[in-house]
Amino acid sequence: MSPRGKRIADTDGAFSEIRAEGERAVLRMFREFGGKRKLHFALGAIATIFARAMELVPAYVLAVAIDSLFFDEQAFAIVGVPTAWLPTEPEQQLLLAAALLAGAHVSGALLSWVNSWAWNHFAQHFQHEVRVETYEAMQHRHMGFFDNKQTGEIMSILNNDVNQLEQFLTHTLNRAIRIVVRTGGMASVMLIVNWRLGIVPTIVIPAIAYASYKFVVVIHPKYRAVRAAVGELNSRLENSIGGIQVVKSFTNEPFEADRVEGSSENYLRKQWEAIRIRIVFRPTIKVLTAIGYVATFVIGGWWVMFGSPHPFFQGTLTAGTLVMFLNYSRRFMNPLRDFGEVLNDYQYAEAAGERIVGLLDSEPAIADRADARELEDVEGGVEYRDVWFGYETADGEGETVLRDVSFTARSGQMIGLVGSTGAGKSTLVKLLLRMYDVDSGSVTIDGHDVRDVTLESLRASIGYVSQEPYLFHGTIRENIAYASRAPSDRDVERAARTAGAHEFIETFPDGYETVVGERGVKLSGGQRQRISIARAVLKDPDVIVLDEATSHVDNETEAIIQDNLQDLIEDRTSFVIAHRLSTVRDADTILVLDEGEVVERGTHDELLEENGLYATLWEVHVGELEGIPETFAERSTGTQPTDRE
Ligand SMILES: Nc1ncnc2c1ncn2[C@@H]1O[C@H](COP(=O)(O)OP(=O)(O)OP(=O)(O)O)[C@@H](O)[C@H]1O
Repeated sequence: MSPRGKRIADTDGAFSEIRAEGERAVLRMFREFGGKRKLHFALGAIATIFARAMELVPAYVLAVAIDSLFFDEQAFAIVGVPTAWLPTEPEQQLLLAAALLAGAHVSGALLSWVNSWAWNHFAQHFQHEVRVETYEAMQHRHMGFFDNKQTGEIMSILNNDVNQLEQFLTHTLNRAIRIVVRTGGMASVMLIVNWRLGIVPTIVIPAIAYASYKFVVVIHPKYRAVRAAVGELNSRLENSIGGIQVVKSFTNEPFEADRVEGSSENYLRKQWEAIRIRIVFRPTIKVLTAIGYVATFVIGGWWVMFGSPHPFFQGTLTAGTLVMFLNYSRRFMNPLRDFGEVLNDYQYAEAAGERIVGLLDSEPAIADRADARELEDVEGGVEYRDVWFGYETADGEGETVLRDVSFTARSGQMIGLVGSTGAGKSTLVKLLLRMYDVDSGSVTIDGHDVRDVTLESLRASIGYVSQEPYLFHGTIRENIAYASRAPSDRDVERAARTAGAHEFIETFPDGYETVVGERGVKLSGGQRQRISIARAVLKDPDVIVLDEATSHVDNETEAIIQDNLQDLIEDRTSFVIAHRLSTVRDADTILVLDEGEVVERGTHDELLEENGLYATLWEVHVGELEGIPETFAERSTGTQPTDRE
């Protein structure tokens, strides 16, 4: 339950931690993003008020025409217009009535156009600005936020929530004004003209409003279930289509089809439950409307034909007035029917606004300190001192991944990081880039704690080739050039040569203009890696981090890349993570990690002499050992040793 009391709309828990509370979110966003275009908004509001008011005119003119022109029961009179101004000839009176009818319809249409133009202009620009700013705020959040969210969830803020606000501004506000002006206007005219008869149709207004509100309360959980079912169905489809290669290789098409059918069936069931309620609502409102309408017809009809049906109904009632009442009482129910929807949409917009405001307001956990300084003239000396770290998890129960890690990399040195899978090698280098902050201890670069320098200058000085190279949809050239603002073709080619990529790029018919496909799917793993290395080379960083950067290329290509990279690595500090130990053989220091701890350190020769874990891994690597001994296997997998030869 919301702290603001009863909430009938979205209470999606996925982003509860960033939900802003306190001030009304929609109002706040309206002020922040709508301020610039408040004139458009005001114009739209005024236009819609007058457009709705124009809808009251035709029934009134019809009543006047019936009573004064067609049946001559009353003198020709129009509310608010002095009699002296009105024509006396019946033909002219008829023409005036026709002109009023035409005027009301034409000006109503014109005002509707002004309203749509002004509000759509307002809402579209509003949503554009909200989306762009929210995206900005989103991408500055720390990695832990992205680790604990699915891409779809994050996208839902940028798409669904922003659209929800736009919908609210264009449609819901219009509807709200329509309810107030049309229903209120019609009820007021009826009560002013003949309040005794006016009571008859208006008495059902509270009943309709209540039924409409009740409907929303009941349907809301059903719609929520539908949304959850849609989400599940989408995830299922996304997984099945995304993993189509695995599906095919395991000939699991029938299994996947069954799973999709299951999800689709669940969606159908949830949708049907909502439909069953929805299709009862409209007839209920129609019956309530009909009660008011028929009662007005019976009482008013009797009154016109035989005089007052009851002492309460005093005076006379003309046929024209009755026609106007019947016309109004039938039509003022439609906007009322929307009453519950308006409440519902408002609640949705509030929930969406709270998430957006929460994102815009929250300070990213990893951000520049107020007194952060630029990292300049980087020499590349790196020191980890007593570093402890564990990932933050969604439930806050993070396990320690790095334990008391200390080492120094002098400027220009190459540090090799080896160890079993999951030992914490990638995590260790991510702390240097400040993708995450240490729990305790410190990471310094040229003696400056990474938390004391600006993120931009820190990351600008480090070239990072991650374990899973990510290529953007676009050409090879665009992907390499991503490292730099506007590199020349020669620079791009030089970087590609250093990374051992130029040769294979040249074999493609489109060369550097080859489109790599989504995430680079049209390239092999090794080709993707080389483009990603070229990207880092082009950046010309002070410190370079290669996380399994050549794991997908063959030995020969790796040797060529290493040879090429020699120049790059020679005079800058580098961190090289590798399972293939020959990659780090020449490192100045090799750190052997095991379960987050540095268990051995030294040069290749020193470590061989030590005859510990590294020496064993090396023997396996060069083929002198067929398998890793039980003691090490047990340590690196966390399982009981099995019988081995
Ligand atoms: N984003 C994350 N959130 C939570 N836990 C993580 C995250 N990334 C890694 N881990 C966990 O941290 C531990 C260390 O992972 P890390 O990727 O640093 O290992 P690694 O030594 O680089 O392994 P590999 O050689 O397989 O790449 C693992 O237990 C892993 O499950």
